[in-house]
Amino acid sequence: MTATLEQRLDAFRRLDDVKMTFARRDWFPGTSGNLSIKIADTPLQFAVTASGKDKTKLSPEDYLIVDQDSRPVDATALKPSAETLIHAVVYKKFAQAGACFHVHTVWNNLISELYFGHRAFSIQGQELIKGLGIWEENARITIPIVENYADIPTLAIAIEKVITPEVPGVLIRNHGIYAWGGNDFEAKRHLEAFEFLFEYHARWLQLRQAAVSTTPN
Ligand SMILES: CSC[C@@H](O)[C@@H](O)C(=O)COP(=O)(O)O
Ligand SMILES: [Zn+2]
Repeated sequence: MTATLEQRLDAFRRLDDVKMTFARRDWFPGTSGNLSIKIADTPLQFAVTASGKDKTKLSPEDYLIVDQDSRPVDATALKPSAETLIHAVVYKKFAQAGACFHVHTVWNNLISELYFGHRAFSIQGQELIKGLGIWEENARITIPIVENYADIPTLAIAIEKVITPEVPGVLIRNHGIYAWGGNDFEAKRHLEAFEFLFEYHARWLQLRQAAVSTTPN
């Protein structure tokens, strides 16, 4: 069933909220980032940010609705995010995903480059892992890292191959993160948890190095 006007407007309002929250954190440098919220399952439809916009601003032309082929559902001059295919891959692979957010931050870029050799970043024993919905004692999570292919269909296929239902995110090397959840609240919580873990780990490496180099023999 296709989405009603009310469902579309609700998705746009929710995207406004998330966008402005992330914008206040400087999570959209240089027009980077894109956001989506699913509004219908069969056939798939989701609201997604328009391409190339300044995501720190609000305007009446910020979002559009696309179908399962990432094409606009309505006649519009707006272009969907250049990375809409990645959102579509997430929704198609995980029926329970209801929102998907992408940001470029210094911390996620650093971690993606530092651990690209392993094609994954793992971390264990951090309280914020619970923010990913993983509650087991001393849990260890592993987030995959893919090459930053310029060709978006190639990038989307690479992502489709490595994402798992256990860990709701994927890093793209020297580019950014995609994180998703059952709805916008959950996707935001997951993204915040990932960003905390990346920053913690990168800072911990720095501090440990500083401590080692200042320890007298
Ligand atoms: C301007 S750098 C970022 C883009 O290349 C892209 O990675 C991005 O995140 C935003 O693209 P967009 O088409 O606006 O959704
Ligand atoms: Zn991007």
